[in-house]
Amino acid sequence: MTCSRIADFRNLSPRDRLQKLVEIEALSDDEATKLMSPGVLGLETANGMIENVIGTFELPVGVATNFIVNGREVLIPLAVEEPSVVAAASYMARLARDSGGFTTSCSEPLMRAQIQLLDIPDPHNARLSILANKQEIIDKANACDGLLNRLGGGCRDVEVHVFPHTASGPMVVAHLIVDVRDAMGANAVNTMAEAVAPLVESLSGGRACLRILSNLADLRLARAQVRLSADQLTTSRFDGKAVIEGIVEAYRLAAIDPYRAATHNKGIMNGIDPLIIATGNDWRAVEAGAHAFASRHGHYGSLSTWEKNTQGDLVGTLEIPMPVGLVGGATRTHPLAQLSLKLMGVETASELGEIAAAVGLAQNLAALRALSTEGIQKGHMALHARNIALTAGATGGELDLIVRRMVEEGRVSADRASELLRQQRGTIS
Ligand SMILES: CC(C)(COP(=O)([O-])OP(=O)([O-])OC[C@H]1O[C@@H](n2cnc3c(N)ncnc32)[C@H](O)[C@@H]1OP(=O)([O-])[O-])[C@@H](O)C(=O)NCCC(=O)NCCSC(=O)C[C@@](C)(O)CC(=O)[O-]
Ligand SMILES: NC(=O)C1=CN([C@@H]2O[C@H](COP(=O)(O)OP(=O)(O)OC[C@H]3O[C@@H](n4cnc5c(N)ncnc54)[C@H](OP(=O)(O)O)[C@@H]3O)[C@@H](O)[C@H]2O)C=CC1
Repeated sequence: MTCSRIADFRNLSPRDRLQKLVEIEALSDDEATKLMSPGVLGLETANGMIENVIGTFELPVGVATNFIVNGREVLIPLAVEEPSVVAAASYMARLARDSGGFTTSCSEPLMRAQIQLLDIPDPHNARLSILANKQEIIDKANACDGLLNRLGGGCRDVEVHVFPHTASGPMVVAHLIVDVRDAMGANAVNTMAEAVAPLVESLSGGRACLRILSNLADLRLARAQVRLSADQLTTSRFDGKAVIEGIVEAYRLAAIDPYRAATHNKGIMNGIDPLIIATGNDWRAVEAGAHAFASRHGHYGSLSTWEKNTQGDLVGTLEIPMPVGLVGGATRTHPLAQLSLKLMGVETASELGEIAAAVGLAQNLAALRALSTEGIQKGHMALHARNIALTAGATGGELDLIVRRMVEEGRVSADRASELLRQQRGTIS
């Protein structure tokens, strides 16, 4: 098992980092070469993926180190434009190692498809007529996708939701509950919904309109837990017990205030989206599901929880819809997507979803720790300074110099970077 704690990884050049990954057998030589090549997606593949292609758009891929998930060492590829995300996840994973890392689990990979039915004067009666014929609907849905059935998936159940009073009259919405195995499943369930709609329509006595999956994937949940003692959170500047209090207080605001919850959950998605992107998955679907799930109690709240247990340790949990796949969509077309899976040693979509939940929880912890102690700007802006110096036009040795000066002065801004660059180039005294 490759150890995810790699000494001095942060200080290596990108090439040397790849070399290190080859040395520890996390990647092969060929895979490292592929990662190093710009434009690896290629225009021809890109042109097959979407419409009216004129180019490709690259993002940096970093590796979050130090993760242990369910006792397994994992290196996590993150494709993201925002500085400090990879560092923050790696930092919290490093702290969590001493208490065993992250524990994860998940529900079955069940997705929902909805069939909207209108023009029904007796919606409650229609509901029972649909439910009475559940098996016929399930059989018809399963006739659509033989492969999914052979893989152990397929339509499992039918639910019917009634909205007696809408501006368009009573509405009945039939849900197909489908086990999509290792696919994200949107196309698979949409095909089923369209196939069974005429049957459901006739059973209800109404008219079918929409036939589409729901992105509120509340039956397909990934879960992560972590526990850290006060000692693990103690630094030369901060007492761990106070850090725990601060993190719990910060969480409590996110639990009750949607203005804070939106930012708190954005911090969670800072970890999750980059992994979703690095594996070629549909990040809009994951985002939509996450935020809808955060509103399930009638108000928008925190996706995670942070509590203190009887030993005084900090315990964090995250439960989040995770509609991700290893097949379908771009997961097999993008050459780097398969590489990401290889790096993590992931073999099922559920495993990928669980790792995503662990990174989301780590990222959330990093932000709450920073916010409730020194503030976010110190760590984040120190790393963002590089971006700012690049934008100002610094290159080569200028870059390190200007970053160092801005961080030392505590003045990280575009103006200051330009001023330092002019000074450096001798264009002002
Ligand atoms: C940024 C740190 C980690 C610095 O924190 P630090 O204390 O200066 O770090 P350190 O130099 O002591 O290093 C500690 C560990 O962090 C990692 N690390 C540290 N630096 C690097 C680096 N350059 N490259 C790679 N890894 C790095 C690395 O694992 C390292 O251990 P080591 O391996 O060296 O033994 C810390 O301040 C932090 O976690 N801050 C939070 C950053 C954050 O949350 N960023 C997200 C963007 S802000 C946002 O969008 C969300 C937000 C905040 O609004 C959400 C919310 O409000 O809830
Ligand atoms: N609202 C949304 O979120 C929407 C999203 N989408 C898009 O849909 C795409 C994902 O749909 P998805 O259905 O996953 O993609 P695909 O239809 O491409 O892949 C799923 C199919 O792959 C086959 N398959 C092969 N191996 C497996 C396996 N191990 N587990 C499960 N299925 C397997 C199955 O059968 P078979 O080969 O017989 O098909 C299955 O139906 C994404 O690109 C997403 O962006 C589309 C519409 C709406």
